[in-house]
Amino acid sequence: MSGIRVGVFGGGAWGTALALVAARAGRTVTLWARDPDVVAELGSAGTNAKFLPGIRLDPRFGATGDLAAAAAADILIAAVPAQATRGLLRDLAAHVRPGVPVLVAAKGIERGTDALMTEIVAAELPGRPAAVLSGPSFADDVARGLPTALTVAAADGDLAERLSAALVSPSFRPYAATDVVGVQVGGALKNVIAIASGIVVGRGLGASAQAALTARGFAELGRLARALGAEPETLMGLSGLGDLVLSATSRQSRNFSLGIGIGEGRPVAALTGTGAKLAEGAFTASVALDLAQRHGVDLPITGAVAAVLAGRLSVDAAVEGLMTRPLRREGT
Ligand SMILES: NC(=O)C1=CN([C@@H]2O[C@H](COP(=O)(O)OP(=O)(O)OC[C@H]3O[C@@H](n4cnc5c(N)ncnc54)[C@H](OP(=O)(O)O)[C@@H]3O)[C@@H](O)[C@H]2O)C=CC1
Ligand SMILES: O=C(CO)COP(=O)(O)O
Repeated sequence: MSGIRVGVFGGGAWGTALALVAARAGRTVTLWARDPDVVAELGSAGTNAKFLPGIRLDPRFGATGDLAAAAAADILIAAVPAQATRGLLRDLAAHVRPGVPVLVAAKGIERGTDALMTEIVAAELPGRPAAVLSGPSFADDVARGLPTALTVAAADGDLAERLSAALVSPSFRPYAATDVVGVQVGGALKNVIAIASGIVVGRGLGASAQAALTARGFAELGRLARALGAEPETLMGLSGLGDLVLSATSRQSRNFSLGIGIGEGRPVAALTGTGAKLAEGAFTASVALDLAQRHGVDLPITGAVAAVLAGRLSVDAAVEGLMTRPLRREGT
């Protein structure tokens, strides 16, 4: 397996960390980044100061701005934001050989189409099998070689196992799965609930409220996933509960941090505008609501987050709205 070539696309925190993962697993790795400064720094200093400050990328791997060069590989990993994934895959289409698997590492749902990342692979790269990587894992922790366990899901279970075997190392433990819908909905929705949890913390509403919000958010995530055909057990795993626990409690999470800023009363536009850190939940909230409405699913927390982000609702009104909803039985 040592001859396996891996092309990683995305010069941000996650793309860089995943290139390191594949290199640690013994693969021959080329990372593509669109920013020539990132390519140059990776090649010369072996660092990515903008996205992984203070981390030396050891073992080293190749870096390029040439899409075709990175696409000449046996496994491709797409690690750009969810809303940029279709554009990347479209650009890659001319360069990817038939049958080469594409592992998408973004956590989100596409705006305008409500498409999951695997659906985008199928549309833009027909004949190349799609897989997704998700689960509790901060790029910084992964790059530092701290222990992490994630889910690799593909409709073809053998492919999920082959990809897991290609990436495993003593600090990176992938679990194979076939429920691509459940893994993707969990990974996308946990970001929205992390924003909500951050708002609770930033507003000073207390640890009890944060725990209640997280549990009800988890119920919400499960409702949407099941409506889309996911298996309930998937939500209990790394890509559902595991990632929700991480992202809804840790200030390392950009989504949780965005929520804290909103809860503290800082303007949403300043927290999400140009130069702000990526928080995928800010894109996912409204898409998830759209999907939920189409499938007859109620997502009150996601609805509140979407309304607060859009400036249609104040934090206090959102909290009051959630606390005064009609009483219902738990578990529904
Ligand atoms: N960071 C983490 O801990 C984890 C992140 N993820 C997921 O990975 C995805 C990427 O996140 P992350 O790497 O952290 O984000 P970053 O903000 O760290 O980096 C984003 C990268 O994507 C590049 N990019 C943005 N738009 C495009 C485009 N249209 N074409 C090509 N490249 C583009 C950026 O390039 P430029 O600098 O030129 O703008 C940058 O290199 C997200 O979906 C996130 O949820 C998943 C697990 C962990
Ligand atoms: O997905 C992640 C951890 O699993 C990263 O979370 P943030 O994007 O909120 O930083």
